[in-house]
Amino acid sequence: IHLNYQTNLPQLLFDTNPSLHLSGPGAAFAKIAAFGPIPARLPVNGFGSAADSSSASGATISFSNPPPPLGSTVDPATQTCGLAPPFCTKSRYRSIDGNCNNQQRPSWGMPQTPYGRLALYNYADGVSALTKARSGRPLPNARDVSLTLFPDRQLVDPIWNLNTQQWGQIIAHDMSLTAGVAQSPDPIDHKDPVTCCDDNGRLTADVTSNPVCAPLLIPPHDPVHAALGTQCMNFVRTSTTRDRGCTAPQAPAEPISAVTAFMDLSLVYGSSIGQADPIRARRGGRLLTTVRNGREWPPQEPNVTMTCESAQSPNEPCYLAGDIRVNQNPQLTVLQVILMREHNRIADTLAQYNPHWNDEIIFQEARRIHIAQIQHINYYEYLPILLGYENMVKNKLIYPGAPSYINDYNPGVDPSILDEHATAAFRHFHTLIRGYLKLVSENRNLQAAVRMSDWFNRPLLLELDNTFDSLARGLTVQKQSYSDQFWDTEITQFLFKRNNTFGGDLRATDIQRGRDHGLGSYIATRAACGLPAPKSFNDMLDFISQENLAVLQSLYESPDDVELVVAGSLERLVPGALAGPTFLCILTEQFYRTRVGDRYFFENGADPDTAFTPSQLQAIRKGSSMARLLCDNGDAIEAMQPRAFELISPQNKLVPCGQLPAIDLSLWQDARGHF
Ligand code: HEM
Ligand SMILES: [Ca+2]
Repeated sequence: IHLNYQTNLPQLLFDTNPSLHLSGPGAAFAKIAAFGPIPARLPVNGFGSAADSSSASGATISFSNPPPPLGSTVDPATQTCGLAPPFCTKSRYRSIDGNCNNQQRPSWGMPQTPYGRLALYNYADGVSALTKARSGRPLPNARDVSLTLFPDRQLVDPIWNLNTQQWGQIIAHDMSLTAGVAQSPDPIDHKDPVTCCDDNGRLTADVTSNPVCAPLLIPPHDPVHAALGTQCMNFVRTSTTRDRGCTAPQAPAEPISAVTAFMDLSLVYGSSIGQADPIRARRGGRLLTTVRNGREWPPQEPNVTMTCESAQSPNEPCYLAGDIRVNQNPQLTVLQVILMREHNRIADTLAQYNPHWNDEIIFQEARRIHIAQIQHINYYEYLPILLGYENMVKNKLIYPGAPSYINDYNPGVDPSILDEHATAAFRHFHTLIRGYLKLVSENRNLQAAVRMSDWFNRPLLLELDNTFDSLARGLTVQKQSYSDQFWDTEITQFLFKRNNTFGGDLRATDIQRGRDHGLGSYIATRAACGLPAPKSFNDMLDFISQENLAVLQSLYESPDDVELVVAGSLERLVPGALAGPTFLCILTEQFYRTRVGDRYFFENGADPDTAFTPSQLQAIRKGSSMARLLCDNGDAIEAMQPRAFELISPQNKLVPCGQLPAIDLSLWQDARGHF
């Protein structure tokens, strides 16, 4: 498959707008800026060691973010804030919880550690209270901001299909999860469910007594909720280092993420041994499955009432996987099932080639290959759509055409997920969501469409008739929504509505989450990115339209109060990317860190014990694609377009699955001799 993004994305980020150079005073970007003028491609011989490859491009790797001192409280029993093992042993395989990926900083990237930060904390009291306006008055009502600035207009993307949207959620779930927050319909992460606002939209006693409550209040003119008498929508604050007793009294609370930060398919394998164990088959290196109608499905979640809306029958499927959000919406679940099946497909093939391998070796080798494939798809096929191909090349996020290893692992780079990324920039892609999901036949005819809000947390849909394949094909045929300020009402009026007429508002939740985490303001974040920092509302016209600016000005007292989550989503897109300059800066920084901060990144060949052989690496690059993944793991998908994030077109025609390049797993035959 030749992935030629230049055809689709003709404009080059840094060529078209020099003012977007990530070279300002923002310390966070010193290391990217330090690379100076960047050639479109690295010299092909330059991939020896980290030092070699940087000198080959005339760059110096600078450790602009020196590691903070170790010493956060570590409590294995209660999982506080940074559960680092006392020492690291050498392992060919990633640990399940990411410990010792960084051998000097063993807890980096682990679950239950804080999000990273670009800009300073912006809590109202400097320590933990939700952000307020500079004046001390409240910020505009989050639901009101959602209603005013993010209405529903069905503008669709001319190139990218719904799979692009949906795969984004897979990546999001691999990277972060707000700790201690219920993921619907009931609190999962908490032993005691916290309900700040009940099912009928009434404030509960917890609101005043429980400090984790910060419910969204319904404004009086709310077009749907005012008439219904709804007072609120539930919102529970994210657990922080302060809640868990690992922050000095005057230090700001750091919100915690509950999954591994690494791009390591933690959503498939779990982020802890406790999550990983129950989903392993302990046979043939496989993940546990349940067979129904001759197909393999994930095992049943033991705690159905906490996880699914199986109101109709307790026997309804409710899946258990590496991530608690697996059942959230049908298309997410389709991709989770595809990924589970892909592991077993690799495991079964490896077992055939290597009858002498035991369960553990097959499992770990299959996991390792699977993660490599997904990293390849994410960096070379998927992320260029969002971040822009040239932008990625220039900032050394990808090395197209590299003949062999790319040894850019940098132990000084913290792989934690930036809060600006998880809570603002990557959530912007909620804008890509379509409220109705198409079911499509093998000859690509529309069979039916379902409303997303009828199927939140009810994976039963996948197992009805041949819906699984129809949903998967729908992903590749339906257009995704355009990356703009228009949000589908299925997620702004009907989120997790259950048996009610209306439900929650994801946009309002995103805005409130930004305040909960004390995110730096829009202006502060632009400054941290090295972008020009507006001094007035009018200065924001460089990235935001006059029309939107007028609304911002009517909502916020001062330009300094304007929020990152809100204004970032209003910026004009950078040509060739699906985000504006500020979010693009954050996304680029994050995916750079996710790459060079991962010792096990699939292209790293510095350590022969953990590296793929050059021919294996080549096989991964050649044979891993979204199209293959769908072909190999659907129930009976026979044909797919080669570029499966792109709509079918004369340049991207359906082809029989057998014509798509596949990974040659025979290269792993007897490979144990090399371990
Ligand atoms: C398909 C339907 C989707 C639904 C129903 C959905 C729903 C949600 C919900 C309920 C949250 C937690 C909100 C909170 O309490 O703060 C969330 C968080 C998030 N979502 Fe989505 N989402 C969807 C798709 C996506 C997509 C397509 C992306 C990105 C491409 C994405 C990225 C994120 C991120 C980064 C977070 C924060 C993760 C964390 O750190 O906890 N989501 N989403
Ligand atoms: Ca992960």
